[in-house]
Amino acid sequence: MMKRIVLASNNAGKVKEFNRLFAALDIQIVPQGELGVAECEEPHHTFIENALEKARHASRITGLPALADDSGLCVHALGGAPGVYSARFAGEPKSDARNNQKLLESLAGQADRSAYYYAALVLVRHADDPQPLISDGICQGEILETSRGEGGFGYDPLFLLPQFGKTAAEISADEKSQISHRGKALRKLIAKLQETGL
Ligand SMILES: O=c1nc[nH]c2c1ncn2[C@H]1C[C@H](O)[C@@H](COP(=O)(O)OP(=O)(O)OP(=O)(O)O)O1
Ligand SMILES: [Mg+2]
Repeated sequence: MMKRIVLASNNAGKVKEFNRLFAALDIQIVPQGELGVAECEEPHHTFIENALEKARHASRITGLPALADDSGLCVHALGGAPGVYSARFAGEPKSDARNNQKLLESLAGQADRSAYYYAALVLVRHADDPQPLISDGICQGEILETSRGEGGFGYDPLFLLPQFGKTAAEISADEKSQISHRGKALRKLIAKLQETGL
């Protein structure tokens, strides 16, 4: 029987990307929402701690191995902000539109628009797993002054990928998987998983 992992995320954009990344593997990923798991607190100041928190929470409730992604946008001119607070940059309730607006306002008149996406992934085999599998990835880009494209999610319409001359919302889902912080992190995690087993 195919192994199941709960994906400890309520973000539909992430769920789509993970489905694509896992398509070739012998593992079925089930979004936590389908198993009745609600969002948990993300109280920490580091991505890795929040990812561990989310993974343990989903695994504790479902009894399944759990994979979590804690990610964000780090802007050099903003001292690395919004960083771990990217989802809540413009306050609660979370809104990509208001976050993007706030990002543009924060960078008004700013010449240095360099930024990167960061993703921390944590996989626990059970809620008290003493050896969580951990990996991360980075994707470099620049923040535009106006949105472009309909794909992706979050900050993608403002995130220019210099190597494509397109935003992360303008490239295809396959292209994004190949170069994204999430894609890079997941490929590293899968290599570790193949060493240790699930
Ligand atoms: O590829 C990406 N393309 C665009 N934006 C992205 C990306 N990756 C992370 N981001 C942004 C979205 C959100 O503002 C924050 C993640 O926050 P983060 O708490 O990890 O996710 P979330 O609250 O949306 O879902 P959940 O915690 O249920 O997985 O960084
Ligand atoms: Mg979150």
